[in-house]
Amino acid sequence: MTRKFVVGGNWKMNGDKNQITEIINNLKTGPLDTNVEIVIGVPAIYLAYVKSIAPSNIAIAAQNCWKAPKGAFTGEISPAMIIDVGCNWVILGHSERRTIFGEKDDLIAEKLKHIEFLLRLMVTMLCRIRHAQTGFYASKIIILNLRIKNILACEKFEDEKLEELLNQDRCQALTELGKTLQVKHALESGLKVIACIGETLEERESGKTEEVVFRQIQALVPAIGDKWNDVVLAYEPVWAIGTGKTATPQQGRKQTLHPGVSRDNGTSFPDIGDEKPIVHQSAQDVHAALRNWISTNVSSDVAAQIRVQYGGSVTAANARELAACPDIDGFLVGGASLKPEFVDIVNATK
Ligand SMILES: O=C[C@H](O)COP(=O)(O)O
Repeated sequence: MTRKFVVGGNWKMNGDKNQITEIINNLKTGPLDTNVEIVIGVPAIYLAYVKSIAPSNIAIAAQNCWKAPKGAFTGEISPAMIIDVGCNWVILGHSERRTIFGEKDDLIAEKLKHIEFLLRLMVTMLCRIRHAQTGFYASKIIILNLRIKNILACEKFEDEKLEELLNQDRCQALTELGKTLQVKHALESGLKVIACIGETLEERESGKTEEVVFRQIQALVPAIGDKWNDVVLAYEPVWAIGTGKTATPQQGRKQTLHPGVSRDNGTSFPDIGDEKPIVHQSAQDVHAALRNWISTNVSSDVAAQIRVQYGGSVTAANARELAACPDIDGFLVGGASLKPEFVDIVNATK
């Protein structure tokens, strides 16, 4: 199956009207490969302005949105508002939303205080039911379940999720749940979503890249439902964002790191004794692994059609080599999307 190459520019919190006009004029001059889909992620305050001056072959994305259509959520924007100003994409789950601002984690942490207590109570009751089989405890559990749904402000909170929360690290599970609810609501509202996933440096160095990205995508599966056509995945290793370091593009070129081997910054990897050496996967390897996971856990059709972008220090200098990898279907570009070289990145498959 041919997947249309899709290049996203994420301006993050950059630009003013003058700079934005200059960027758009540069894109208008192009020339841009007409076989490539282009989406630019714009600060919320400029969405309407960019929509009014951008050519029709460039789609506009918000960089985040809330998981409800309206209400008392000061400072937030909803999918309905994004659509109302003529834009039809949103970037969700970007690592900067969580790692720099801790926005979602704060929210989750606040909810967690209440939920931890309720979950503990629920576990105690479940244990007692196992021993006593009483209807009294069963009805209390239903009430607790409703209370947790209420705290999460989600009517559609599925009972299986509770099981998951009981079995997993709860903070992690709730953080993933927050992201899931955003994706679900955005898709239900009619937006297309660039859903970001990716491991931190610490996770990569402990050989956990696949474990982390599989967990992140697993959390998104129920939220996406049958709307895979409206989703683009962006694999963005956190350590590669804005650092000038990209994952090695080439297929099969895994980098095996043994104790004592120096990192690029001159420090050494820890002595891991008899443990297996850490294998650093290339961007292509991770993209292929994601596609394989989707084939096994969702369907082979979805795996064949889903577009997976690579993000993290993409520039005109490395875009061609990355674009040549069979499972890299586009880019999510930060810094370089503000520069004239973005045109060359869009044209990387030409
Ligand atoms: O959303 C884009 C990514 O965070 C990549 O940013 P970057 O190209 O500046 O590394």
